[in-house]
Amino acid sequence: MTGNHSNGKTIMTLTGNLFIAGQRRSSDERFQALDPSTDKAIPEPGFAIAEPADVDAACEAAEAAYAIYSNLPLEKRARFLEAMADEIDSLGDTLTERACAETGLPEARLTGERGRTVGQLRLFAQVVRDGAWQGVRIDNADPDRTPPKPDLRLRKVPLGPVAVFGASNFPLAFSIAGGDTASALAAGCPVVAKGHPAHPGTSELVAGAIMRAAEKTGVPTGMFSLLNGTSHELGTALVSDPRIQAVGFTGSRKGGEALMKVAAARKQPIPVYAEMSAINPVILLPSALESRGDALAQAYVGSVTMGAGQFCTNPGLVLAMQGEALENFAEAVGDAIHKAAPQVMLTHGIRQQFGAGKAELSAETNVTLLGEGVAPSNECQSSAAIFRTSAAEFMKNPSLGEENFGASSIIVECDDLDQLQSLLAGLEGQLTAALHMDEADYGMAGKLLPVLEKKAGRVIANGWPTGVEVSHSMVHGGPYPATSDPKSTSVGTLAIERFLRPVCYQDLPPELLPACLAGQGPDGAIRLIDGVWKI
Ligand SMILES: NC(=O)C1=CN([C@@H]2O[C@H](COP(=O)(O)OP(=O)(O)OC[C@H]3O[C@@H](n4cnc5c(N)ncnc54)[C@H](O)[C@@H]3O)[C@@H](O)[C@H]2O)C=CC1
Ligand SMILES: O=C(O)CCC(=O)C(=O)O
Repeated sequence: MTGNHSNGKTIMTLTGNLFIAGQRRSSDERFQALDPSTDKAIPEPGFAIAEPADVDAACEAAEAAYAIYSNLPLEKRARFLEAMADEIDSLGDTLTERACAETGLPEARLTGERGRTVGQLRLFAQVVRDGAWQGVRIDNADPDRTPPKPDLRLRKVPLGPVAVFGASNFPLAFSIAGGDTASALAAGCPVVAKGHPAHPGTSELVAGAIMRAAEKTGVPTGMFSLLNGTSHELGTALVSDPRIQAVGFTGSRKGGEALMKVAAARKQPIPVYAEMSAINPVILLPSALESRGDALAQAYVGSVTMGAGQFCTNPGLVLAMQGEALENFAEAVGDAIHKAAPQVMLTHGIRQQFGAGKAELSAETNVTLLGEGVAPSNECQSSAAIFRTSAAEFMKNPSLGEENFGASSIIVECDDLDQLQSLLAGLEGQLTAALHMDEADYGMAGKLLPVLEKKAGRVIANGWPTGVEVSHSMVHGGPYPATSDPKSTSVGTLAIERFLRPVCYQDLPPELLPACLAGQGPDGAIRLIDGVWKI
């Protein structure tokens, strides 16, 4: 990729090359980016396919950079993250236009996603500066105690190089400079990114922005590499490399599980933070359903069809008690879904899988198709579908609880609260669970909360799961198979914890202690001294 500047914007020409520690690397074998709205190749360039030697070179550079990058002054690390944000902003329309062409997502969505991506990087810069992430704890020595108590000091250190898999459905916010990369770099870990083959040009533009930020802020270039390719062997080789110490992934359950197996089979197993599949139950409690069923129906269809339903937070399951209010709601949903425009999906494969999922649901006995969106005008589009069944059927047939990635959802009618509770208790782990309720529903909601918090990483009141806020208290995680690790989040500042581990220093002379542990810990950052939190 080459670049120059005009009116403060960076103009980029794609080369299709890999980025290994600041060097562009070509290859004889190349693949083309595809436009999902036509299934045709986007004209030149072809994109280089990483070979085993490239994986080796990227991991070697990451390991070498780790020693330097992890020990940089926090201010320098924070400035690097901010420079990344500035460079991505300065790509302007070049970035969003390329992402539109490669994903079929609308421009407004990608402009918003770019804002979310740079906002996320700037938020992590603040987190780095603040220093509380180091988790400093100091237990002062007590030589007079029997037995004598040693001086113990704890801080968290970065794990080492992290492999990040870019997600197809968020080409910016969950891809090359997305939440996994931002939190790993904030923690002090170099990143070797595996670009998603569905948006290689977008990945190259973002990787170029990261490289320019590194050059401007003087961080070692080995702390970031971008590998591209179309085979699973590339991802397997990356996760198998002994220098990689953790993995960040957003994608299919099948892909996430495959990488978990690779990581577990290594001589040194490593953590995999995979965000995989969820159907995100939404419960419509009786008073809310009665008082505002029509508005709920419109909002539900809006959430299901947003971005062609290609969100892991898509509301794939709606639960309500039988009765007239549910019938009215179902009718309004049927009306609204019939008007939903067909949409281009991210890839040919995702479109086919979605179509097959809809066909399977349609073929189920005791499941009815409540309504479908406007028929596609060409074979590259898909239409939304909403199904309906009973709680008894849903509980009998586990395939109804599986994610069908795309604008598809099922409404399930429950006989009573007991049946609703049993159904929820049988669900797999979820990213979210939502309750729509009026004050009159609070009693019932209170009874459901224990099962919801057991199943999901985020419990929502009177809202829809799509659209995750990037903030300090966000949890975008949940029990398996929503993610591979229920103790973590892939969005929000707590995501940094995934790439840190605690080290305790016992009786080390002050001259040898890391700066944040010398004296009584860093000023300004919260720390635990002899059991008391101090700032
Ligand atoms: N729940 C969610 O958030 C998402 C779910 N999906 C699901 O995944 C399906 C395919 O979409 P993709 O985005 O391509 O996801 P994917 O899981 O197939 O691929 C994601 C990344 O992992 C790599 N990968 C996949 N399987 C692998 C394996 N066995 N070994 C090594 N590397 C592997 C791919 O090359 C790619 O870089 C969709 O149809 C949908 O069902 C996709 C995106 C998000
Ligand atoms: O709904 C969102 O904003 C995030 C969704 C997400 O994480 C995903 O689809 O992978």
